[in-house]
Amino acid sequence: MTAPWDDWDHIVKLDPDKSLYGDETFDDVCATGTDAVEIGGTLGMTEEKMTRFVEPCIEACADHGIPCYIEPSHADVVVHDEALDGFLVPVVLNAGDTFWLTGAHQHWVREDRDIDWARTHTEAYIVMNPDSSVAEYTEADCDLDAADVAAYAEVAERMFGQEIVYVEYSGTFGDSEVVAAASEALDEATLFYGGGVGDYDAAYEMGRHADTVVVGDLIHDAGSDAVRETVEGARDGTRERVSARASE
Ligand SMILES: CC(C)=CCC/C(C)=C/CC/C(C)=C/CC/C(C)=C/COP(=O)(O)OP(=O)(O)O
Ligand SMILES: O=P(O)(O)OC[C@@H](O)CO
Ligand SMILES: [Mg+2]
Repeated sequence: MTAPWDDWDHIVKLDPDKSLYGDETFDDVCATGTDAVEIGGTLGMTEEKMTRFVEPCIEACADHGIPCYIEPSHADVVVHDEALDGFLVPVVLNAGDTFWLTGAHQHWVREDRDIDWARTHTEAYIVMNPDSSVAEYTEADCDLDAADVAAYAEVAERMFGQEIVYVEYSGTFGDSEVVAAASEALDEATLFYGGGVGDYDAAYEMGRHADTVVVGDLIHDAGSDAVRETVEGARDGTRERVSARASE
């Protein structure tokens, strides 16, 4: 079966609690060559801020022929817009507070009668940076080594049928051995990596292990020229990974 993210090497994650860089536009964001845009963050998320980003972003994504997804941090920021490609809803496997594993989801499904399941997918997060907002918010246990992370990845795929596993180092560049271990543990699921990717080399390094490299802060802090380099890095890393596998 094919999934929309099968061919994504790179995602830009836009945080509606932040501004775009300088006088850049959503069109500039899409013109980086990224494969998809996700809109989400942990702190300061409101329906109003989400809507303010979603509408122009959908338009720019459509102009560039790339998909636009909301990644909600809670039920209130699920903005229903027919023109969205859908929702990538996190479940945090190593959350200390199980509300972020199933509780928030149960609450959402009970309250929201407009959920379009055909456009709603989950991402099985493994949160690794203890200093990130998401780690604090979910009380994540980040004291995990490569084998621990690989086991979580396998649980996600084999026991919970997750199609996306997300190794999340939000705000800091992660350990590529951990990402490699997660990759080796997966058979079918797509591996997302995110955190601290700031240049070509960082994107290349993680693109050699993860299927998809997610770049967040850089688009807000350094802008689209810097992000364009990470698109190149992720693409070249993917190429290297695919050719290494083919010669195994
Ligand atoms: C049930 C619904 C609709 C939602 C719940 C979804 C869950 C489990 C959310 C908890 C994890 C979370 C907050 C995910 C949001 C995406 C994410 C990890 C963004 C990264 O945020 P940070 O970079 O840590 O935060 P800031 O950029 O705000 O500092
Ligand atoms: O903001 P950065 O550190 O690039 O992380 C990207 C993404 O994984 C955050 O959810
Ligand atoms: Mg962030």
